Amino acid sequence: MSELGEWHCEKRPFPKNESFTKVHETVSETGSLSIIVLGASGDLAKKKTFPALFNLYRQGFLPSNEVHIFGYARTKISDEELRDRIRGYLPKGKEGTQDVSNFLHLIKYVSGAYDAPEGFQALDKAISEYEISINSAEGSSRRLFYLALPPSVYPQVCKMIKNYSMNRSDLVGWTRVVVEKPFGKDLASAEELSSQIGELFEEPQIYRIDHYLGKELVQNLLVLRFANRFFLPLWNRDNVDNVQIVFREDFGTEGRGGYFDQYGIIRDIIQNHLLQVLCLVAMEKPVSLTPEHIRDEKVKVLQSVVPIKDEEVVLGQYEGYKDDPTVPDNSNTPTFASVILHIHNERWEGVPFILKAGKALGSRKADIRVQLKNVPGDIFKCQNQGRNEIVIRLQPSEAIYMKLTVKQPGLEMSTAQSELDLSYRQRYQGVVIPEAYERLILDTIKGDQQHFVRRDELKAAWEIFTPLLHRIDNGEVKSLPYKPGSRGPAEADELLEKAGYVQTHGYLWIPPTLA
Ligand SMILES: NC(=O)C1=CN([C@@H]2O[C@H](COP(=O)(O)OP(=O)(O)OC[C@H]3O[C@@H](n4cnc5c(N)ncnc54)[C@H](OP(=O)(O)O)[C@@H]3O)[C@@H](O)[C@H]2O)C=CC1
Ligand SMILES: O=C1O[C@H](COP(=O)(O)O)[C@@H](O)[C@H](O)[C@H]1O
Repeated sequence: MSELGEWHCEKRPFPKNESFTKVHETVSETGSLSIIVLGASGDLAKKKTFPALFNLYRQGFLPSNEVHIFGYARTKISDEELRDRIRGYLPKGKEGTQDVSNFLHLIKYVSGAYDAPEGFQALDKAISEYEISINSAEGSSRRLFYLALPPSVYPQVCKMIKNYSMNRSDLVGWTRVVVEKPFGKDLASAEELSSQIGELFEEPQIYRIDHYLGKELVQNLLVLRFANRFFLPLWNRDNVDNVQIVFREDFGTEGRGGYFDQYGIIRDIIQNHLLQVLCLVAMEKPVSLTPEHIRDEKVKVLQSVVPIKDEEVVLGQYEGYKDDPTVPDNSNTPTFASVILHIHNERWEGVPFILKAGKALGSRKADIRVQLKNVPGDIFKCQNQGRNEIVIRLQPSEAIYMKLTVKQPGLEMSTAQSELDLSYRQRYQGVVIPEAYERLILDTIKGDQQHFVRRDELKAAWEIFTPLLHRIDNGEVKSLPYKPGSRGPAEADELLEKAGYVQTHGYLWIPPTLA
């Protein structure tokens, strides 16, 4: 403590487990690497894909003597115009703007339709010219196609890639295809899409991205659960009363109303991002850390989820959502949903998993809250103050904290709610947490599918939500209105209480700030 009585946090070294790192490092490949962003004119490309590529470039993962980036879309623009669209979204570092312009010069743009052989032949020609220019040996090229496109065009685009633009040789190099969510609208459409793409590419070539799997604290879940003795005996129905996985955004659909109204919050967030998090929270320990062993366990959890009951669902739509001219006046599309899932297995029978997501709410955050049961034989009479909780704050202010009861410091023997707090900003000062897309694109280049969704996993995820989604689409389950900036419909809090969640009144976790 300083003389002023304030705490100072020393920067500490972080010893790493090198053997773990080595297991996961794939053999580094050389030769030309072409990254092709299809839908380069779009929102995702400029806000996420290109900035993620830029961050990888800046850290030396995309050396300019090996990597070239191609944008492809229908919009007729020049290389320079595409670069101008992207420029403003690239984070500026200490190095100034030089690395931004160096990066932008790696990007070339090809315009063409998504079903036009000529367009994909022109793309192939541009890629080949670059490959030849760096003397890449015949067939040693690596081609990564990132589909930043509406899923409706995936089949035709994959066909074009397969016929006209993929790496010709299977001997050296590869072709990989990254596809974005939402992958389908329900079980039948997702399966159809999977079959169409599956006829063109092998499963190891298909990377179904779910960017929540690239978030730091989501990636920490397996380590937290399976590398710590603390949690092993607690993580089950004997100790856990309920689990909440919550996503909140403090803004509405903002310019994406047309897309959003076709999908709704369950397809946009819950069926993919939150369900993936649930898998990692609930799965059994995998045999090893290989992608297939991990994904096998995730599939088992999904297959153990029992059908959703309408009385365990609350839907909401924020007031003003339908003011967007691209949203129909009679839309029932939920912008908020709270859904209780039950997992029928030995570990989780009877423990509700409450998945909640909403747009235009009072705050932006995502967390996992594991609430434990009451302490038996409460000699301190402190039960009403609150229950123990393990909270994993995914964003913002990444943290893991354990809410617990302590003696209130002082002369009296009274109890209070407090926390054991691992706040990343404080503990890992100076450490930059990578963006999810950055990490996942790097995984794709390395050929590591651990953090991508396998076909059977996707199928099992759609099986859970399809019946409910069809009832919503048919207007059988209605969305309740809620005020923008609120917590969502009051009925969602009532559902939470019915599920057994006990709120700790008067307790608020405040992320620590640095002096
Ligand atoms: N935006 C985001 O924050 C996120 C998006 N995603 C997913 O990423 C993908 C791309 O999203 P986003 O960039 O927002 O989408 P956009 O609506 O911006 O579309 C991307 C590009 O695709 C082309 N395009 C748009 N509509 C059509 C159409 N009907 N038929 C053919 N081409 C079309 C346009 O390019 P052009 O006309 O020049 O060919 C457009 O620039 C989607 O699957 C989305 O769900 C996932 C997570 C977050
Ligand atoms: O996939 C999507 O995610 C974003 C939220 O991502 P985050 O990393 O900022 O939490 C959401 O806004 C969008 O609707 C959805 O399609």
